[in-house]
Amino acid sequence: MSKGFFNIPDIKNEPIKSYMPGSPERIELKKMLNDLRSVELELPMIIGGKEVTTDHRVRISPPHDHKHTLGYYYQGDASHVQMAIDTAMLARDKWNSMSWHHRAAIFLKAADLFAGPYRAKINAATMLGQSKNAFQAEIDAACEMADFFRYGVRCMTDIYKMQPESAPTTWNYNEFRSLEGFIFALTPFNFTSIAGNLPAAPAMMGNVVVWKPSKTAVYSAAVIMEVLMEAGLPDGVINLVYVGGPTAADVIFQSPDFGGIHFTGSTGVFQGMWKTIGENIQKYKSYPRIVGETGGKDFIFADPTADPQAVAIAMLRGAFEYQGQKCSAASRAYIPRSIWDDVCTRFGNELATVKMGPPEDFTNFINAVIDESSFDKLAGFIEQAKKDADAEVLFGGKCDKSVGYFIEPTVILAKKPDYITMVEELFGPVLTIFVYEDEDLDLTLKILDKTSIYALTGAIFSQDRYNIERITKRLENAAGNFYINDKPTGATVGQQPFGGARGSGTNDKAGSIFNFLRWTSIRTIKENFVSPKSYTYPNFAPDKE
Ligand SMILES: NC(=O)c1ccc[n+]([C@@H]2O[C@H](COP(=O)([O-])OP(=O)(O)OC[C@H]3O[C@@H](n4cnc5c(N)ncnc54)[C@H](O)[C@@H]3O)[C@@H](O)[C@H]2O)c1
Ligand SMILES: N[C@@H](CCC=O)C(=O)O
Repeated sequence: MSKGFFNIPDIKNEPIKSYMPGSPERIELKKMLNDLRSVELELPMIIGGKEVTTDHRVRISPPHDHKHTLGYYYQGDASHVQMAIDTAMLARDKWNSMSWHHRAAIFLKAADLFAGPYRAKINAATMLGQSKNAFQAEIDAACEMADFFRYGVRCMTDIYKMQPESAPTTWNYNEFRSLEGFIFALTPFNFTSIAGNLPAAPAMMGNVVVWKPSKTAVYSAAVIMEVLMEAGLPDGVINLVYVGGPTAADVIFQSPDFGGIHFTGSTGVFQGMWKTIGENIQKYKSYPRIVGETGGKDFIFADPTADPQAVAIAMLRGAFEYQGQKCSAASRAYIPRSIWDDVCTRFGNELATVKMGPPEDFTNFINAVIDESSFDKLAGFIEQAKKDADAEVLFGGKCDKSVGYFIEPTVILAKKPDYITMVEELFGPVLTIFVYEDEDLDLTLKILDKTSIYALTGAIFSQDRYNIERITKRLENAAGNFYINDKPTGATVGQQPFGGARGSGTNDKAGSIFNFLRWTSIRTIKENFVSPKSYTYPNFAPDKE
């Protein structure tokens, strides 16, 4: 038990390293990339701190070089999911009873390992396994991961400080229990830090976890687990299984001990799971917590006063960093006719300088999309746009999967605002632009608000303060993360709590106290120091004659 009200260390965002030519971090990262490319790793599941292998090995290759083998992971089945649940439940009591500052110490140490000795390894694993360039890997796998863990500790302690008042002769307090069960962390491919945060946040609050990463991000998931174990995470607290999503869900949603799901991924998958949980609700000991951050159809809206260069750069970075595979990526833009030619010229000129290729070449801005099914889906939309009368492919449009899954940054001009690529989440380097007549600004805002089921991120560009105020109000429900004169990506832990509503999720704001509150079940305790000795009220005394 803690003996003292301990202060946590100062928490700050992890500084982003530059990886300039000749810098020590660049030399170390290049060496790590070479080292990892020259071996074939064997990646077992980790259940109860033990390595678990099976007869089914699955090959892992870089999306930008699919003939190369990075290694193999051992694919499990339903029995491994059950084993992970049983192991987690056995670990629960001891973990839940550990003093909070020892739990905090494990995650603070893990943050320092990611920011220090494991920085090159987690970045290189993300670059090779998920095809991210050095800058995108750095802001995600090293910096955002460390931020999630450090700010997580602050969220946990801020919650523990939330205590009620006490009337005379009594003492009331809130005890922040872990949930009575296990948490299912189901993680996406696109952010290594999200894959780390989804199991870590509930674990910090004293919960035990079954973690299933995306099959296309197993390579970096194994490094996350390695770091957590080196940081001293006890066996069984987080159990890492490599199984198909439906296989995991089938076992987990039948378990009476299922206590909650921490999900990030696509909207359809989330809605399907929510339905299953609802159908099974009577099986569970408690109402499961359902936290899910899902898809987006994120927008950029410019008014006639917008700075054309700022709009062009926001479209380029917002739509094409990490090949548009950020849930926050700009995928539709609304530009007024009066500035369109200027914006288009600047955008085209900038785009012409962008290089595409493998992330091992540090000069490449665009790398490959995650896998063949994503490539085929994106290529299909682009080919269709080339044929459709309602669309015109303005820039890019070439797709080539002979070496890796490369799709040129592609810009579609939509002739109507509900053209399919203005509506559906594509999750790739495709931006669709609709040019509106200046006098239709209000109508266009209405259309923007109603065009998609999502409300994740959005950015407006204007130099007119009245318009900024008016548009911000008009689009109040169109985005959970709203940007003024900035791109709609790159939310930073501790600065812009992240998440969206409508079809984009439960908006519990990853990395913030609002999210951490979902992983605790409060017991309020009242102690009376002077227990009443009689049941009577003072007003029972008779009136004086
Ligand atoms: N809102 C956010 O904060 C946020 C952040 C990152 C990604 N995303 C979203 O994630 C999506 C991209 O990631 P993805 O392709 O990994 O998502 P995905 O939904 O395909 O997969 C996410 C996880 O769910 C699992 N899964 C897939 N189908 C399943 C099923 N039927 N049952 C159970 N589990 C299943 C996957 O194996 C993976 O582990 C995009 O829609 C993107 O917008 C949202
Ligand atoms: N934090 C990231 C979102 C992650 C989603 O994929 C951003 O704001 O760009």
